[in-house]
Amino acid sequence: MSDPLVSVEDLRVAFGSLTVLDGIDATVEPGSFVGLVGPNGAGKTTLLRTLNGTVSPDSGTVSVAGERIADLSSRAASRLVATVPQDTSVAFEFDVRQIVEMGRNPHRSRFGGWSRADAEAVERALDRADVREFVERSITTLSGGERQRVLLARALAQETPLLLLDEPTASLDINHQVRTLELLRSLVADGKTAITAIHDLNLAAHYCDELLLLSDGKVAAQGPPEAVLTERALEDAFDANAVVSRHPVTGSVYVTALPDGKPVDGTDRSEPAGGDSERPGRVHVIGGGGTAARLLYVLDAAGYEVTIGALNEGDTDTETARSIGLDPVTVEPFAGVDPETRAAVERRIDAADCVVVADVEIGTGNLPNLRAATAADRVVLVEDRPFDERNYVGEEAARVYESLRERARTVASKDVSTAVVDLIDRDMPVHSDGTGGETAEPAPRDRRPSERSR
Ligand SMILES: Nc1ncnc2c1ncn2[C@@H]1O[C@H](COP(=O)(O)OP(=O)(O)OP(=O)(O)O)[C@@H](O)[C@H]1O
Repeated sequence: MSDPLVSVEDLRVAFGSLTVLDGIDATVEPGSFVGLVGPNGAGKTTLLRTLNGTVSPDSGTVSVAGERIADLSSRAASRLVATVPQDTSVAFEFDVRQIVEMGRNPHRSRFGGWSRADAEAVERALDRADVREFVERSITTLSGGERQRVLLARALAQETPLLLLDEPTASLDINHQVRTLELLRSLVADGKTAITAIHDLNLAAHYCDELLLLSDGKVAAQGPPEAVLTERALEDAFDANAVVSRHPVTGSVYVTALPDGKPVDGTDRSEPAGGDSERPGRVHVIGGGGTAARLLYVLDAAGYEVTIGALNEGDTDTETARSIGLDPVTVEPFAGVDPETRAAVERRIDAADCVVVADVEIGTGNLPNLRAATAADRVVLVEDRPFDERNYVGEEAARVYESLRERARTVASKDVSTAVVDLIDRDMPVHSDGTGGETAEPAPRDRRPSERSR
């Protein structure tokens, strides 16, 4: 392994009687992207400011590229470390090009002129940070997010091995958040090392190689996102009741903070039967082909005990279910549902407080699942596509689905958790007239899909 680019040993920083960093030990490898996470006041900004030399340690050492930062002049430190601060307010009327050119100051001799390398570094930085369109404007006329990108360009022009960023996405819109983090990733791929304080744990988990969790001035954990962002660590550091799962689309670790009162109890969620009285209920999901991914995630995050199946082995929903710790009932692809599997599905449906049918293809593959669902008292059908555009494959499946539809609640996927809460809380089956309002009577059998209002 190469020598670490950053090495922090037994670092202690206090402001008067307030000890802000207390015995920090950490190393950062060259070419890595590290997210500094932790609650407000944990000491993230202070650690960044110690790394760039603007705050002096009370004890301990901070080295970058083998040099003790405290021993370097500020020009020498600025050739190693560039910083994008959290506060982007600039007091003077500089134009954007002048600000970015300031990034070259540590490289220019006091009496030397402007070299070709300086000019090229500025041009590259303007392009990479995507600020060329503002180049003639005064920094004071830019929005907070635009100013942040200009200060990133200044830091890039500085051409340092280490880049520090303090909440670089805080005032950016969603598009520029992603673009900034993608840019940082590409800089890291080119060999730069970046450390960023960041509050958005999900962006941090997705983009950073490693996270360093600070809590009460100490390192609570450092390592890959999945090792650092555990429910227990989030509870200890943030006092947050959070659920950690995998994002169904990106596969990254995904944190959902829950309101107080929902259990985060670490119980095994794979077992469909048996007591877990603290969970709000059991939900069985019928899906396939990725139609259930979001449902699984939402229902699991809401605390339900979720079962799913039968699904094909290798189906995206099978993968998603496993990634969040569920144990789907599965069959080999094209093997069909054998009696044993059917019985397993029926047991889960029997044990469920509610069955949710995702916006699935209505065909022979799902027929045994749909049939089993007809035994349930409370059924929610997810219909995001217009009913008459559904892909029916096989008369029998269509007939079973129609009969389910006559007694189920039909909702768009974004309304599923509300519907499930409603059904379970009401503790009675609810009939739908297909318009979202409930009726006591089943809808007439003879209405065609195209005639149903949605
Ligand atoms: N110059 C200073 N003088 C006195 N106290 C300070 C100073 N700078 C920071 N602090 C205190 O040190 C603690 C840590 O602050 P710091 O800004 O490092 O936290 P942070 O983790 O970056 O917080 P946030 O997430 O809110 O930005 C806070 O209690 C803060 O009030």
